[in-house]
Amino acid sequence: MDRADDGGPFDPRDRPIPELIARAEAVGAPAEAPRRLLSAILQHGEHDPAAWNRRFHVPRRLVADWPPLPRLALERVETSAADGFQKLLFRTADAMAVETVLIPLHKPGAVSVCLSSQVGCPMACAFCATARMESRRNLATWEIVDQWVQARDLARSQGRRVTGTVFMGMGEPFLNYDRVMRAGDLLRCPFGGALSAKAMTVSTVGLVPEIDRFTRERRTMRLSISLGAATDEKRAMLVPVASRTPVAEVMAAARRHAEARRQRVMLSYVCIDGLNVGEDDAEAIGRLVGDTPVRFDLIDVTDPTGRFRPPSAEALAAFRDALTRHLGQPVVRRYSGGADIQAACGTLAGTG
Ligand SMILES: C[S@@+](CC[C@H](N)C(=O)[O-])C[C@H]1O[C@@H](n2cnc3c(N)ncnc32)[C@H](O)[C@@H]1O
Ligand code: SF4
Repeated sequence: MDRADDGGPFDPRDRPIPELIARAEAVGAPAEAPRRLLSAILQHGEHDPAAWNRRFHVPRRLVADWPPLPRLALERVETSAADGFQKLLFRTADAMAVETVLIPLHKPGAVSVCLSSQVGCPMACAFCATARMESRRNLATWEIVDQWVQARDLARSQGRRVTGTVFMGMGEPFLNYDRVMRAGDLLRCPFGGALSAKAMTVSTVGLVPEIDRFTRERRTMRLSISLGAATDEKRAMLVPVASRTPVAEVMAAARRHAEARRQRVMLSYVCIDGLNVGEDDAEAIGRLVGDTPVRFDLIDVTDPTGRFRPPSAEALAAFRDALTRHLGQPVVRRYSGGADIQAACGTLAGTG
């Protein structure tokens, strides 16, 4: 699965920021050199070392002999006629498809970038098209960061501004933990993506050791845990690999996170007609969550194969009503757009 970090030339988008600083110190470059370099790459989209000295005064002795940084090849941009969501299809050097989505936000001109962390996904969730991709591997940090830079440049060319980023595209971010966190650090860095940590969310299907690691490391990105269902029986059917860990253990890790952060943990729940939106499901959710402070996000399933259908408006209203009684905590409907161009949650598969 894993072919990132393959020991090629030094790439500042691929290494922890302290490594770049140490490199600058080792060649006697001034303290601001790493900042200038990150700003040239991430803020100005300049990937050619020849221009770093000329345009951004990065000392030659820091970047001498570096080859131009590799980029993902942008093959296609599609725009949803329904809601303006945009999907970018990239091709990696080893011919893998990677998709990224630009999500229009309520604030005029503001967009969020939905990033992929893997090609394909081994978690095999029944309702997710990414799980059915044949090719699979972790993305390198630079491949994650370059999705962001290219999506940001597209948004800029349209007069829009990236104000948020979610790791909710292809793949399970916590199976590629180190690289996703490194990318998050670069996107948060004031000389890099300059995003606020509160405007970044990482979504996981519920890998307990990594949730605990994320909590222990006091990561400042927001965390969203995708439940699938509230009982082990239903999770075995819908999120089979994740269900190897009992849902009570996932919830216990969510509680530890909420307590350490002193804030609600986000739980997301894909709503599927006839499968997980009954009164009994709401009751199971209430029992599972108890008094752990959560925000419960409901997402309509999108399934171009037609196997899974979203609940009707009435069924969803009844489920929300049941959640009010059994859970009694904030319930939010998360809009998953771009269905007409296969840009909706769980439909990214490099094929649309
Ligand atoms: C594609 S996943 C990627 C992040 C991570 N692997 C996870 O599962 O949380 C992002 C979100 O999409 C949801 N999702 C997956 N397939 C979906 C589908 N067919 N319809 C609606 N949401 C879906 C997941 O439950 C998750 O909340
Ligand atoms: S929903 Fe998330 S964890 Fe499940 S297969 Fe899709 S990307 Fe992987």
